[in-house]
Amino acid sequence: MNANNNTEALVSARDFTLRYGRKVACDHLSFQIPKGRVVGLLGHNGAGKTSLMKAMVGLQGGEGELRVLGLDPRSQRTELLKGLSYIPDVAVLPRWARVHELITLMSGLQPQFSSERARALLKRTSVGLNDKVKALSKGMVTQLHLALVAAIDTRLMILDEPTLGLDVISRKSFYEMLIDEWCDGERTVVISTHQVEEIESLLSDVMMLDEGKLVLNISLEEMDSRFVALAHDPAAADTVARAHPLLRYRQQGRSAALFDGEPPADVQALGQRFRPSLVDLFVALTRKPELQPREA
Ligand SMILES: Nc1ncnc2c1ncn2[C@@H]1O[C@H](COP(=O)(O)OP(=O)(O)OP(=O)(O)O)[C@@H](O)[C@H]1O
Repeated sequence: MNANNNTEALVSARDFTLRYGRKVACDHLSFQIPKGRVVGLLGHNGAGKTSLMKAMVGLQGGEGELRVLGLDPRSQRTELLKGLSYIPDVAVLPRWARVHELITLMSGLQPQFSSERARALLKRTSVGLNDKVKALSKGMVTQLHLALVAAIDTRLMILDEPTLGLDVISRKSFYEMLIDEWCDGERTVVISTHQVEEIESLLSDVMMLDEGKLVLNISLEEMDSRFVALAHDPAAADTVARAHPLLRYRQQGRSAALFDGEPPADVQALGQRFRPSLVDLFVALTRKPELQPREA
């Protein structure tokens, strides 16, 4: 696979499995992530998100095929790290350092890093070049981290729960900076998060993991055309249930049901269609066990 070919997948996995002893963290995953996408990696605690991201950057091994930027992260990690940006869930910056010192440090470490770009990105934030990391709030540190990482000219960014612990305003400004300043239609970013509702409008694609298995890998456009939600009167509940919805729930005070595909016409006639949210779908596909998806 040629890493410079624009039509190639930036990440591709075939039958990729990652085990810690007997625990299977990534269970026979097969998928492709093309260029120019904003991919949300969703899953409950322990679903395997961090493990998959670590495998993508060569911090964990695994069996089966995994290629990132055309490279094998296990055996070509040094080369790979020149071409991707990664913020792990436990990312820390040295507390003693001043911001301008970090910029100098990054310039020395990363040939693709642009100091000018980092300074320009920081102008969007309230972080000053002379500030010490230890004097910054959690939200400011995260903005600084993103500015430093986004100043590296790569095609793939991997962010593991980047806004954990931030308030809603800080989360919003983090994602604004990411989308405005880094995503350009060519680059791809993969973001793991539990803030499903908040991130939905940013995403082009969603990958859902449940106990290590990929239960959904779909673009938001496909999601809209494939899944149908129906709001209905309580009296119609039994008829709706017989049509095997993925999930029955409440939506704005009304009974609702979520279907994979078009429900039968007689069921549709009992309610009003609406667009299911990503959260509804997430609950439907990952909750246990009484309302698991019906067999195909
Ligand atoms: N170093 C490790 N050794 C043993 N088991 C591990 C290790 N790291 C993760 N696991 C296990 O692998 C599974 C997947 O963990 P992982 O951290 O990838 O999930 P996650 O989706 O990122 O969870 P969270 O949302 O809580 O961060 C879990 O059952 C976890 O206990």
